[in-house]
Amino acid sequence: MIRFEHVTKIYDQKSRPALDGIDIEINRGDFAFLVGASGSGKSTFLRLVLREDRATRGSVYVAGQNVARIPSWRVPRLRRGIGVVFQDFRLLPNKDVFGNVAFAMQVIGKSRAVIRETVPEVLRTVGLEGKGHRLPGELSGGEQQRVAIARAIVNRPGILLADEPTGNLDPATSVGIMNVLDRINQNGTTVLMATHDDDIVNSMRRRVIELSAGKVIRDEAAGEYTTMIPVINADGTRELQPAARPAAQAIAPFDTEEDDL
Ligand SMILES: Nc1ncnc2c1ncn2[C@@H]1O[C@H](COP(=O)(O)OP(=O)(O)OP(=O)(O)O)[C@@H](O)[C@H]1O
Repeated sequence: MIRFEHVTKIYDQKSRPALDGIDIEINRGDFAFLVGASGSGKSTFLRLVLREDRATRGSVYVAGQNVARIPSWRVPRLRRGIGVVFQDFRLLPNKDVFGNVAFAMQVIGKSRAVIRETVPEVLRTVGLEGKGHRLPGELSGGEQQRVAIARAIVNRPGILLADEPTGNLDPATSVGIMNVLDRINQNGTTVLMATHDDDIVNSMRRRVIELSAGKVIRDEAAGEYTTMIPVINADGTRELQPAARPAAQAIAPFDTEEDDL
């Protein structure tokens, strides 16, 4: 579904490549986490999939197409097949929940009848049944992210990219969001989620692709992720150690839902 062949991305000749010789294949129906420290290249990876940027060397294939070869006028069609969710939700503040989701259908010319039928279905999928008339400002962060997910999947994309979707949410709310993403994946959508959240990754036990300084340093089928923090030793040397995790931050197992969906 997504294939990177020897992909290098250089923004600035004076700095190291943002991505450096990446070879990776994500199959249809996969659920994969893209992890790594800040600056390791996760957002760049997602931008190349969307063709918001082009690889300096190598090729990016999405659903079998080499994205560099897609003419500009066809890029919107590529993007229509890819739903995207961000950390900061990016909802239209003056439109209600229904309007935010409907908007994604209106811009591609769907009829009012189809919109009226589809939006409530998708709101049900993300656990927002009955909240269609609320404005984003009247929703919790977790609910706003559910609206953003509904908007991302309403046109039934084959791929869902999520860039730190739980970054602004507390652990319990994040579990609810992960349940929604998991369900979307079970319905056949390929999900690629960039995250720093080791609790989430370790609870899900899905594929983990770890980037470090633009290179893939790990690719495991049911992986874990341990974020490292710099520690200054008594002799002044600095080293990376796994972050200690206070018990209070542990999150509930995934079968306990934030609320009933
Ligand atoms: N538009 C740009 N111009 C120049 N350099 C950039 C640009 N975007 C990213 N970079 C550089 O590329 C490298 C990878 O950045 P990227 O944003 O992909 O990392 P990331 O893993 O998504 O980080 P974060 O977790 O902080 O979002 C970094 O060194 C960054 O400074």
